[in-house]
Amino acid sequence: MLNNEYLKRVYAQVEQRDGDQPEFKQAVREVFETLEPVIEMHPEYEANGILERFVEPERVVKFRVPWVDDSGKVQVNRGYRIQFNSAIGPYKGGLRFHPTVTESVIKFLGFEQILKNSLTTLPMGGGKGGSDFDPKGKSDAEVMRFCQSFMTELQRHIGQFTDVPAGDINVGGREIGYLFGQYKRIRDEYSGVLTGKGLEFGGSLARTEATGYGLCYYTQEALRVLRNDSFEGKTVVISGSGNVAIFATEKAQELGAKVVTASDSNGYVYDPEGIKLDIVKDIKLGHRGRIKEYADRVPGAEYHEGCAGVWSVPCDIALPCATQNELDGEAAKTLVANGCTVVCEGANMPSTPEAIETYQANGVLYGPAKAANAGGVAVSGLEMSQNSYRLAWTFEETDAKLKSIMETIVADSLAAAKEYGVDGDLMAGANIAGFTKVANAMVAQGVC
Ligand SMILES: NC(=O)C1=CN([C@@H]2O[C@H](COP(=O)(O)OP(=O)(O)OC[C@H]3O[C@@H](n4cnc5c(N)ncnc54)[C@H](O)[C@@H]3O)[C@@H](O)[C@H]2O)C=CC1
Ligand SMILES: O=C(O)CCC(=O)C(=O)O
Repeated sequence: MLNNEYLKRVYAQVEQRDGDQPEFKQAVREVFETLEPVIEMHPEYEANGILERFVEPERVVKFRVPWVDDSGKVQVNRGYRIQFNSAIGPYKGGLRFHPTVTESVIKFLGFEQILKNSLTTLPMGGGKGGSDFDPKGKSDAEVMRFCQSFMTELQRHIGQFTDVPAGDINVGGREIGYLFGQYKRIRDEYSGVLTGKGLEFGGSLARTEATGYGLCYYTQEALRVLRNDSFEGKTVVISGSGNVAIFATEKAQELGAKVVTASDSNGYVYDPEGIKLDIVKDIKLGHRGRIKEYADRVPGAEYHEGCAGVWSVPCDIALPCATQNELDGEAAKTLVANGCTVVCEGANMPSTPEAIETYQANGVLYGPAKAANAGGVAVSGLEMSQNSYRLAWTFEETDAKLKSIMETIVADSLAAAKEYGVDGDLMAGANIAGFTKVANAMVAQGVC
């Protein structure tokens, strides 16, 4: 509920201007619903038009991406880069290649990224980009031609001090390599313009693992502080089987949990003995196969069609790591009824507003995406630092910094929650801590 007049007025403007952008409106509303005490304590935010500027991207770049497929046919996709907010650093955020990509999706991701990047404690503004290109079923040569065409336009808008993209859904090491090669070729410049690069050409150790590992460091710390508990002996349900899901599974297992599921957009597997991660890695990283293959290879594992069914598997902890709005109100009720008491988000905005209401009504420890999955962009920030220094830290050094950043995010979120009268609320605390830093920088920099 929005009670404060200023929040109501700016949200009404968003409805009027961006009424056709459901994901963006959802993300703004969730944040606004937690900002009331902040807006009341800081009249300077209204006086400086902070909220009006906060919901309006500094720049939206939308472009044609023409490329030639293996049969010689010309294909055209749509590309985006939304440079949302540069108050605390260069725009930073991933690129998503998926047929469901729209301006609304990229805008919600860019909006979330402003707050997430602020929480990392590193100097990074918020941005996001992508395309409705679907790499599924495409050859390496087709993916390369697409990436080269995408970067031919994108290179005009990015740079190591301006905007530093990285990966997101369907943009991993292969795609970042092709994008980096094309940037270098056109600009004749070797710089840290992208993160998530290969280790041979400026990438950081631990970036591949960072989002999944960071999610577990965050969850472990929140469990320790709020419940004097840990992953040890817990049953964990994880959705997805991509970058975030794989390394969340790896770290949760290392911390003593039993992870019993993995999923993709077709369905999910349940392995009561615990997921054998080397097999998931072989299927997904080895030959980009479907998760169904897991059940064919592992005796005792079950495959079920339909990815939403993963939330019907009983667990202590749920870590959604696939995509937005994958966990709705009904799924949340099922999780709670089956004994789940912790939900921490690896994916961006995986829980619908009804699911979040269910967590809150039932005392579920809820770690929101912008805090819980900030480890990926945090190590991207560390990659930028290493590129600037022209050196490379060890895996252990980078992983230790990641763990410390995730623990700081829990502490900062809880401190902000306490200061603004919502003690123990990790969601409100993350929104408030992320927002106030950016808002104060915007006030200091004048109307721009
Ligand atoms: N890669 C990163 O560093 C970060 C990623 N994220 C978020 O994590 C989520 C996953 O991203 P990545 O693992 O990087 O992508 P990915 O491309 O490596 O994997 C995505 C996974 O989700 C599955 N998936 C897609 N749509 C699905 C659906 N409707 N139902 C079930 N599964 C579905 C895919 O099959 C795949 O297993 C996304 O929400 C992304 O925005 C958030 C922070 C950083
Ligand atoms: O590493 C990055 O720059 C961005 C990661 C990302 O896209 C995200 O945090 O959602």
